[in-house]
Amino acid sequence: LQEHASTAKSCSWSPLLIREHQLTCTAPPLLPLLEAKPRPATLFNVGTPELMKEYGERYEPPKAYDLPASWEEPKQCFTEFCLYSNPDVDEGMSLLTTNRYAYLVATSPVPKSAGIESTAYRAAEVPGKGVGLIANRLIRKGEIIMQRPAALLIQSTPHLDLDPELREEVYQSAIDQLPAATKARFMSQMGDTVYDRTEKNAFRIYLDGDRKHSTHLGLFPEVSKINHDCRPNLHYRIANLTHTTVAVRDIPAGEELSVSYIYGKSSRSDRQSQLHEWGFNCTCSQCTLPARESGASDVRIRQIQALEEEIEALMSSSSSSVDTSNKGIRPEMGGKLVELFLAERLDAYLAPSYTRAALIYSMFGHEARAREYAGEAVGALEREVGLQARDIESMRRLAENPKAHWSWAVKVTSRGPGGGKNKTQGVAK
Ligand SMILES: C[S@@+](CC[C@H](N)C(=O)[O-])C[C@H]1O[C@@H](n2cnc3c(N)ncnc32)[C@H](O)[C@@H]1O
Repeated sequence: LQEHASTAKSCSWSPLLIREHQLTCTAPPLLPLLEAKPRPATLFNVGTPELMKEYGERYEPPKAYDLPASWEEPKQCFTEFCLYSNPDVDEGMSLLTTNRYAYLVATSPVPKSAGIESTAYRAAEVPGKGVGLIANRLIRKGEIIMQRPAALLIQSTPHLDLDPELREEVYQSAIDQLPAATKARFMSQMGDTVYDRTEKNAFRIYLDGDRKHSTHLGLFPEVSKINHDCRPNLHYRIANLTHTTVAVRDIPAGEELSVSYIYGKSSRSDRQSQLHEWGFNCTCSQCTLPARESGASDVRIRQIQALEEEIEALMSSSSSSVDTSNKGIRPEMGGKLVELFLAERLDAYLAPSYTRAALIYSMFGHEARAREYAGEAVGALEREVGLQARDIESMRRLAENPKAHWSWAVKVTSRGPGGGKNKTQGVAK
């Protein structure tokens, strides 16, 4: 169970919870629409054998999991959902979920709040966006702005199904269990009611792999002050029920901190229509570009998409066997991809491009470029995935000694930069 929690997937802000099929985010493949199948009108009956069968999920009869003693006994229950709370988990945590998921959360390691000093940024009104966070000092690329555990987790079924009046009451009880300062932060989020605040500010989290029933809304009230920009200066990730924001470029004092609520690698009209789902017209730096620049940006986005597809197709068609021909991959493809990402200011999503570029240059025996891009890949992976990123070690080794890396010169031919070495080395696994 703990493993599931630590690998829990996450998506962007929650309003799209009910429209999952339209979501594009940095998380792995999306689930089909939660509401695609008709639901009985009765509340709180998800979890019955019949409904789980309809969802194609295994029914597990309710089981009593004893939560650690630090967790208070559930205050209110509605069929299988109860309100659990623990004021001592970091700055307090409340859950509206099943006994099983409450146990999963209560027994998972949750990192403590961390990040740069809170005086490094301030909350202020930003024209057209409500409140936002503004840098008070130069924030360096790679600095962790905030690492915050969830203050509130709500299983998606009661969120979607509960009668509005009862739901407001239940949510109010959930935040009443939180310490006063955390409750005040929750209430300072954008929204008119407690439900509305949840709807406008939550992140979607899967506590148990891709199981639909495991979808929860995670509330991180401090993080919720960060507005959206299609070309954000922060990257965010959620792991171990904790939200982490990292600077992806140097941010001068006075600049607004931003994350992207969507995956920004799409055309302006696509981005705008995705953001309409959140109920606002995006007024970010990229969406307000003059038509000419915006058109040029859309062209670059199409070039990126085409190049990524081409590289992917060529790599997968030639990676399975010993390959001494170029099969269409050209060394400059990797560099071009990175160049386009940088021109588009997509600094929050550089890791895959740097990694691809480093590998391609290494495959063609370009030592200096392989080192350079692998070094950049290490930094980008740390920022975007964290120190536990799977590819970091491989990129580190490539940056240190390309010639000892499995990818080295596997594509050098008699005509290639190996100068007639006619390399026939295979791809080591
Ligand atoms: C998670 S909240 C961000 C903090 C919010 N501005 C506040 O005052 O608490 C998301 C809301 O902020 C506003 N917002 C965020 N980014 C925006 C943008 N790029 N353009 C316009 N409005 C934005 C929208 O109203 C959106 O629903």
